[in-house]
Amino acid sequence: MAARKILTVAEIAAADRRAIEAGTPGIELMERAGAAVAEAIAERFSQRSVCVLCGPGNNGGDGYVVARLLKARGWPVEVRALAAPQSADAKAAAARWDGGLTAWEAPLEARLYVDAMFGAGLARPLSGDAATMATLLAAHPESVVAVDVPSGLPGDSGDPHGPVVVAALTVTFHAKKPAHVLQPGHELCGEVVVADIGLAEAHSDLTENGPEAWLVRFPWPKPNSHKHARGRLVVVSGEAWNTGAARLSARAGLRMGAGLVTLLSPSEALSVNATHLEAVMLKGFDTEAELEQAAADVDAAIIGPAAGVTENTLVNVLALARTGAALVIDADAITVFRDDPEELFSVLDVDDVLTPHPGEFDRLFPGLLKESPDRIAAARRAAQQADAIVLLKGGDTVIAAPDGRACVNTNGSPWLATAGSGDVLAGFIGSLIAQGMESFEAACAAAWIHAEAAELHGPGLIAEDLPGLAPTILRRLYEGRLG
Ligand SMILES: NC(=O)C1=CN([C@@H]2O[C@H](COP(=O)(O)OP(=O)(O)OC[C@H]3O[C@@H](n4cnc5c(N)ncnc54)[C@H](O)[C@@H]3O)[C@@H](O)[C@H]2O)[C@H](O)CC1
Ligand SMILES: [K+]
Repeated sequence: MAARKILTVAEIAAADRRAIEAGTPGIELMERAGAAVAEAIAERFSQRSVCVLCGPGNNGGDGYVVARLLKARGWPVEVRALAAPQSADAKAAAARWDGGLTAWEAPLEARLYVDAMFGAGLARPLSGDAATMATLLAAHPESVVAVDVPSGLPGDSGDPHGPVVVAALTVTFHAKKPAHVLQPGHELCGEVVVADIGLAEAHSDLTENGPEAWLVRFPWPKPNSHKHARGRLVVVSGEAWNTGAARLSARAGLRMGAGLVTLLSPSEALSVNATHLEAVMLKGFDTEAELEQAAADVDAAIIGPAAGVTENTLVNVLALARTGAALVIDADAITVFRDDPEELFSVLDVDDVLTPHPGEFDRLFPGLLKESPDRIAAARRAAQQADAIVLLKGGDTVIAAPDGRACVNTNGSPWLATAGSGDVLAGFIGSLIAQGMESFEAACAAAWIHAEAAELHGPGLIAEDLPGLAPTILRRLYEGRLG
């Protein structure tokens, strides 16, 4: 299965134009789009009264097609026009609708509403009658189906700057747009169906996270694997009263399949760590030189979970960067570079991963999140600046690589909003990298598995549960790896 591409509004418009230039008339694309929406509705809802709300552009044009096709199936359909159709294709689609128009302001008495007011290319916030309608419909999202995007939602950012339709189902065409995967857009769309309308494949560096993107390269053990060949991972422990977070990472790393996981602990914290470890090994260090020595032959190293925002943490990151290990830099190991992010960036490589939440992101990349059009753009620029993989955490976690690849996680789980879940994520990432997975894909796979595990548990989840939930998700992936 191919990775699920996400196209920007400009990219989808270009794909549209290419199809038309190659000989498919625009009205034919509109017919296919409308047919896909009608089909998705008929698959999900029993026959009921429908009100189709048509805007003046091609989104409205799709709406006239939906109206005609549902009426042909015997559904009671009324159409309301926000304004007369403007484009040639929308005019043609409207001309094929023979059911007349209902006044825009008439009472809303239908059981299902098709929002075909505006598409993803919306240039300015909804106003006037469209805004009023969006507000009225927002009271009944369960009976709203959006064509392409809920009207009012800008396709590239997913961040409405005014009234917006809230839908139970959104049918979009050819590929998702950023608005379907970024919050709050993702939430406003309800279920998203991507309909094939016969456009040619378009290139995109942006994908929606899911096993299609990385499962074929997942590092399953081979029949002749032994623990030394299954990846060596180290995790740096915090000081004696701050050791749990690193142990969570280490346990997660072991669960995710690394053959050997060692906790590298300041000597004064050895005894507290020793009383809480079984399969995870333990080694002490007192100086940065000893840390460097301890990490000399490992594949991946994690530093940051409860490491402490101290000079020690800073020099420990620099020591690990002198080894050949790929680094996962999280939490305190990010914050400790807030006064001089360049000092960190200068030692990073493209196989290293930074895992900031928005606050930590802002410490390394001041202002970038605010001044970027969206989280994807921010993460991409950050990855280029740092010359490393950046995983920007959130309900819509974005993973970006310096070469421009970006991936948005859409299975995010609210149950992950609990202390220590990030430490587990770092452990999952480090483990997959240690097992030889390319760092960008390792971060994508880890983020997806992490969220699946959280959903599996649901209410009452604590971070300690997550490593133990991973095997169920891994088994599903393992059984699905061939098909
Ligand atoms: N391949 C595809 O994806 C296909 C998509 N189709 C549908 O076409 C629309 C996009 O159509 P477009 O005409 O470009 O945009 P809109 O319908 O959203 O309307 C644009 C129209 O409205 C004006 N406008 C924009 N914002 C506002 C506003 N806030 N207030 C008032 N007026 C506004 C703008 O100036 C234009 O005049 C896509 O979503 C699909 O549904 C094709 O039918 C098939 C192929
Ligand atoms: K719409």
